[in-house]
Amino acid sequence: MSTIECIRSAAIDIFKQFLLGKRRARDLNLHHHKELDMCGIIGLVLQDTNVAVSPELAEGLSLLQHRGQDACGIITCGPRGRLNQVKSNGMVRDVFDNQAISTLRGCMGIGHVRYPTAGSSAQAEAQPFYVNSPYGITFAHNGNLINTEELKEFLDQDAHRHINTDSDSEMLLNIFADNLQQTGKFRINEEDIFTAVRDLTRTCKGAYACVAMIAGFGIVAFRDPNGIRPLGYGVRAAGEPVDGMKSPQGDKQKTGLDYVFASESVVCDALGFTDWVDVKPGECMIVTRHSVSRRQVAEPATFAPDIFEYVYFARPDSVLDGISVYRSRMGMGDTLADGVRKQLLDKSLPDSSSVDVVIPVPDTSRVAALQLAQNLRIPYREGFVKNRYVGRTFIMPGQQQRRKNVRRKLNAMALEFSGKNVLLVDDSIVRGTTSKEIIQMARDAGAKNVFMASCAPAIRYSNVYGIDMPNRKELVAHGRTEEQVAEYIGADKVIFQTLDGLVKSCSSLNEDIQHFDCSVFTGKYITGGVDVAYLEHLENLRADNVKNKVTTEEAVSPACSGPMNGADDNIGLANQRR
Ligand SMILES: O=P(O)(O)OC[C@H]1O[C@H](OP(=O)(O)OP(=O)(O)O)[C@H](O)[C@@H]1O
Ligand SMILES: NC(=O)CC[C@H](N)C(=O)O
Ligand SMILES: [Mg+2]
Repeated sequence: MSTIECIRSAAIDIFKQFLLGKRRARDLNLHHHKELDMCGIIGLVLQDTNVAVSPELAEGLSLLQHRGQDACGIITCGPRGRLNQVKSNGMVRDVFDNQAISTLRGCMGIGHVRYPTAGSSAQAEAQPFYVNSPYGITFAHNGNLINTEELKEFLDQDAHRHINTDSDSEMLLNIFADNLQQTGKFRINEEDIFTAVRDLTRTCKGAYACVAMIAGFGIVAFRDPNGIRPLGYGVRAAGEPVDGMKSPQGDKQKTGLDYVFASESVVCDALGFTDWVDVKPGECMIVTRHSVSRRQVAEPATFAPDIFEYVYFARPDSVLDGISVYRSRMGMGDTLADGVRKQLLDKSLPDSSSVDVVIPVPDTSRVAALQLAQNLRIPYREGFVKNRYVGRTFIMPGQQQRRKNVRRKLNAMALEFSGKNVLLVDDSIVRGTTSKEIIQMARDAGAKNVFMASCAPAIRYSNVYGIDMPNRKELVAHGRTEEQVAEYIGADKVIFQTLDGLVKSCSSLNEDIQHFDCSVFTGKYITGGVDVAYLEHLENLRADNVKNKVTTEEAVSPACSGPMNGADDNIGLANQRR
């Protein structure tokens, strides 16, 4: 068996596991629980027209599931440029069963996993989006735009384009489509696309990493001028078709390379692609089955990836913009160890204390916590056991749901807590939901003193670039000192990472990147254009109680694959049943 065949047959096996997982989840009645956050995008162009792209797209989306749990979708381009779409609220394994995958014909496609940062969780806002004119364009976006009011007015009054949802991504697609429309051409070429993306970077403000597919043409990938959200690509020698993955069209075997675009490099590794390269900030890349071209289209700007990708969002086995997420978290453990030494263990401090054990808050903080424990020569113990069927709680839509799920997710083992001075380590303290619950759990399990260390500095400002932290008032450290945060979450002391320490743990791994968007810690937004009035506007739009208006926990079951029975606002152009 060739390497390619091995990889493809492994992909099929993994899919079988998915389906098994799906049945198990249903048996356990757990399929209605939602997990992670952010959005993830993927695009795939295969050379061999006999091979269906959909199994690998679905597999790729499952590898990005930690970036978005509300909805997912795939659109493929099949024979004669015909587009096929499956998208729905729910987890990848629930939405993409064998039946769904078999309807997605074609050797080119894009996909998306969604965690909403604009609009609501409504099924109609699931991505990819599609516009028929011009040329048939589909679109998947990770990020968030900050000038949507302006864009809405332009699209309505000047471009005469109807926007059917509150999603900023639908606007972004329509700006791209309108730019292409301006060519007035029957058929476009690469030059027209570069110009359209260049113009888009001049009109759209905020964060955007995107893949677009133009029917019968190819895939276009681009990143905002500051490179806030990640995107890269890998290549693979085109392989032989494998039984069970054939699409019924075409029989020509092309030689050359398959291309995958993805938010994170883990997709490239796991699907058997190699030579991962990041799309540069402000760069646009076009891949067809016959050609590849790339160009810097935006005016030069400060390259400033969002540092929260390294703190929390990305998988540790991904390398983003040349920085290993795993190594950066090790670095965060090292620098945080210095802070713990100075603020807690130093014997000259009036309130110094000894620590018997370091315990991570699963999952994300594990890498840093182990490093910190080794550095301080304190035993590291897994005091909390995680229920593997409950995912990330941070991005769940309501505070009540988030709180309930911390208890469902983590269980304290009394033997690691009883009578001990415990140092808990988490990657971040955002709303304080997790810390408050687990500190109480540690005390209930008999801990003497409970200290809390955070790999990120105190988060006091909104995120406007694709992480759903729009409301300063929801942030536990907003308007509170460190002592007040400790009091609120019930810790004997809380130790935050310094901003310098955090930046150093990332920048030391790639000397080409010396700036990061750290706005949630500093209130300084890399794109500009974010002022108090804008933040207040955003807070009104995105407050928990407002965004749940159409997505109450009863109306929208988080990882549920079934239809939604929510308010009328939920009913859009989405298919209501699968
Ligand atoms: O202060 P909070 O508002 O609770 O947010 C911070 C917590 O949320 C995240 O965990 P999550 O459960 O989402 O994911 P994980 O399993 O990857 O750690 C993060 O790792 C922190 O533990
Ligand atoms: N987290 C994201 O990247 C969200 C993308 C887009 N703003 C949406 O709400 O669908
Ligand atoms: Mg966590």
